[in-house]
Amino acid sequence: MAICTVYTTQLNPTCSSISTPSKPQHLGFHQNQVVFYKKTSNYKRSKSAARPSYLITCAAAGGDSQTVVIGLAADSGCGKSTFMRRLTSVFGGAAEPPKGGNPDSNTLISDTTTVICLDDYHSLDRTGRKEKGVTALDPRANDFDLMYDQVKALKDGVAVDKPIYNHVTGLLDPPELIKPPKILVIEGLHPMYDSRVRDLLDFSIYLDISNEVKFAWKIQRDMAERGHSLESIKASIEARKPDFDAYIDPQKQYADAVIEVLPTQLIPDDNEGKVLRVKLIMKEGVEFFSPVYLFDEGSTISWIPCGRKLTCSYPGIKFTYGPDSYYGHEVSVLEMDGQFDRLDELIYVESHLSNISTKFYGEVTQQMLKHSDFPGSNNGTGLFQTIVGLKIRDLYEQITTSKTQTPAQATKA
Ligand SMILES: Nc1ncnc2c1ncn2[C@@H]1O[C@H](COP(=O)(O)OP(=O)(O)OP(=O)(O)O)[C@@H](O)[C@H]1O
Ligand SMILES: O=C(CO)[C@H](O)[C@H](O)COP(=O)(O)O
Repeated sequence: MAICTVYTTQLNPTCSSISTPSKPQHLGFHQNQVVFYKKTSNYKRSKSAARPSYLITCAAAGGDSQTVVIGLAADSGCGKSTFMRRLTSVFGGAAEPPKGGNPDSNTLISDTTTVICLDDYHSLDRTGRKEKGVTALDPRANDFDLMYDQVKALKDGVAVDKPIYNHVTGLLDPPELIKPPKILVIEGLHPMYDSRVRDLLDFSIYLDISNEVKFAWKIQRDMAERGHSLESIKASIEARKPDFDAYIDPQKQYADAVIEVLPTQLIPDDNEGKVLRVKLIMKEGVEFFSPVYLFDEGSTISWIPCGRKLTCSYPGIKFTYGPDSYYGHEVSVLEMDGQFDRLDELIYVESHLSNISTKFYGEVTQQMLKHSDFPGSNNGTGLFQTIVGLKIRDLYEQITTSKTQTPAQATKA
């Protein structure tokens, strides 16, 4: 059980650090937490103060520590599931749907992470959307009050009964119990749309897939794997576009990291969409997150790694790195255009990247080799998703360490 201690002059605490309670003098409840109040020695020394200080110890009703919340936004079919598989792999252990639950659950649980899909907060089912003439991307088809309440509760260590949107039937199924995990990932169309939900995020990512590439991926999946016709895929993309532009795309301005996927510039007038130019746009000044850099932090670099140490067939590989501005924010941008021929040689590229938050030399390469069958493993999508996964692990470790420190230790750090 998590024991948090705060020093405050008000009986309205927010837990901030961890310690063991001793002889609590009052006991109460606050925001679903058991709360122990104990007057501090500070109180004894300053009896004359208008308001006494309290040492307040809160035992979270749910998990062992406060949940770190990550938001992942993207349109449907833009690689969220693939990214989630890479992320959960970084923490080890397989991610599976809740045991014994609804077989159509959208949730994935591993030892460290719980990934919930925000489609579960659709307030209108498929028929309801059709009747009202709204798409699932329209905020009117989603319950942001419930989304906020439940993400907040989980962040505070309290389990929730989350609804399930059933993609097979298009109906809203009975809810499933979600317990507070160490890391909660909320993935879907709108993790950064509602400012209340946005404020709960410890880190946010937006997968920005250009229209050309999105189209190529949709064709690949929906035609090859789901038997849809080319016309129906085009029609579905067109029908979603106005709401995508209005409600989904603007969220990228709030993201701490954006993975932008564009057609290559290495092949003039390429229209095959197989070779990709991928940018990792990283906001500066985000707490517990230091952007990755190539060779020299803050410089502008262009690097063609092909040669003796990296095998490249046509059209080759080009990296660029440098500072930029994105929606008025200072950012660092790392870009990779082209694709790898041999993943085992990726170590050469990895050894020239800094701040990648690996725990040992070659960890990025190891992760990429482990999942070489995932889409995007031979290009910047897989590379940057893997690196962002490692950065999230690092962020999580920093947040939990900072919470276990006393206020004095935290100030020193
Ligand atoms: N990096 C990539 N490179 C090439 N193709 C990709 C990549 N990522 C995803 N795809 C293609 O897009 C499809 C959808 O990927 P994924 O299931 O990860 O997306 P999603 O956002 O979770 O989709 P949905 O929300 O519809 O379930 C994959 O089957 C694959 O065809
Ligand atoms: O944009 C989407 C997010 O995945 C889906 O289209 C939305 O959730 C509706 O699902 P379905 O098409 O299964 O009714």
